[in-house]
Amino acid sequence: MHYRDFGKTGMKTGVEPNPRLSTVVRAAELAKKEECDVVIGMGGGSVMDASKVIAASVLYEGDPKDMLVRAGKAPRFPERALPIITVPTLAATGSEMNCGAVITIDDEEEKLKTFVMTEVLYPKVAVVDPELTITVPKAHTAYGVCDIITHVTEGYFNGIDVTPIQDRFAEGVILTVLEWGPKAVSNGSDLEARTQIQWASIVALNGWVQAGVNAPYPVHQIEHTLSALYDIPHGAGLAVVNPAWMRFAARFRPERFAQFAQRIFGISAMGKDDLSLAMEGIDRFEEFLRSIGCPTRLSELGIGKVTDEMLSYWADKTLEVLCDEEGKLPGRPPLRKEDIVEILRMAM
Ligand SMILES: NC(=O)c1ccc[n+]([C@@H]2O[C@H](COP(=O)([O-])OP(=O)(O)OC[C@H]3O[C@@H](n4cnc5c(N)ncnc54)[C@H](O)[C@@H]3O)[C@@H](O)[C@H]2O)c1
Repeated sequence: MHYRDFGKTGMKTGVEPNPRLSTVVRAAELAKKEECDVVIGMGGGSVMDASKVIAASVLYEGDPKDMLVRAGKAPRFPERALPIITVPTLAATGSEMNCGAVITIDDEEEKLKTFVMTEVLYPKVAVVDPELTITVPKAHTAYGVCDIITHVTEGYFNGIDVTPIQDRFAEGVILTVLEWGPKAVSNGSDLEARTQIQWASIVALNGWVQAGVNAPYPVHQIEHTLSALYDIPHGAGLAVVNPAWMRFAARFRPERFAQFAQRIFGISAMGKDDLSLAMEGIDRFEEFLRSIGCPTRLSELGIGKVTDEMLSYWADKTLEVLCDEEGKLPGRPPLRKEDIVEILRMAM
């Protein structure tokens, strides 16, 4: 068994948030040189995702960039990876128990935050101990809460029509996080609260809630552009994009959003049409995000004045990662460039 601590190599150490492909490639070269036979990702989603792609890159023939999804280029997913062990220290991504990894391409030609999702990236073992999350600062705890909720709202709103059991699983995750998330934010040492949101983060994205729902994740794709370009914490970006996307999408599927309003926030339907009920539910969701300290407007992300040119560029970058044959971002509804711009404008 070879063991190499990145910190003792004289190389720049660690995995940065919104992990870069260049970091992954450097680590994979080191792992090859040292003949490592297992990769342990101990940290937040950034570290775990990087570890998965390092484990795959070691055995990959060709440029690891080719395993990442980019519009118009069929990815060559890895078929092998070193065994991966995950040890999460932050409740958010569920990366510890799923086969996805989100990586930012940072070479001269491209700057894109994209992903790979394939079976060989499932960790062999996940060691989950909520005590490791006690030190997560308030803000990142809140961003994690938003990430967990968004993992299930994407499926809830973008999935196929009739999924009553999956709906209830998703609602169970959201209600649990609405109850325990604020406790973890207000008292980071509350181990019970840390435990509940840790488990919620795993259930939210280990494939269980998603089974059969067949949903794309448009809110994530739009947010990835923001975190790629401005290094924003992923959950903070989601808190800005998700309510805006919901307000846009509710017009196309109001009954679904009305169900969310009633079942999650207990809002009465008396005398209201589906769309006004839907909007009330989205307002309550946004209020919740604000109450735990998440930003909900682009102006709160520290990226300065947002111009029309920036909105247009962000929409283009989002579609560079993923689009269907009509050039739209998959989701319900599929989003044209103008729709993405409108959603981002609604988040201003
Ligand atoms: N693979 C997936 O399924 C999946 C799903 C959603 C998001 N993601 C990706 O994961 C990344 C975000 O991961 P994240 O939200 O877990 O945050 P993160 O890993 O980027 O960490 C955020 C910050 O918290 C710090 N941190 C982590 N654990 C800590 C602890 N115990 N105490 C104190 N500080 C701690 C980190 O050092 C970092 O500064 C993004 O790149 C996102 O796109 C992946």
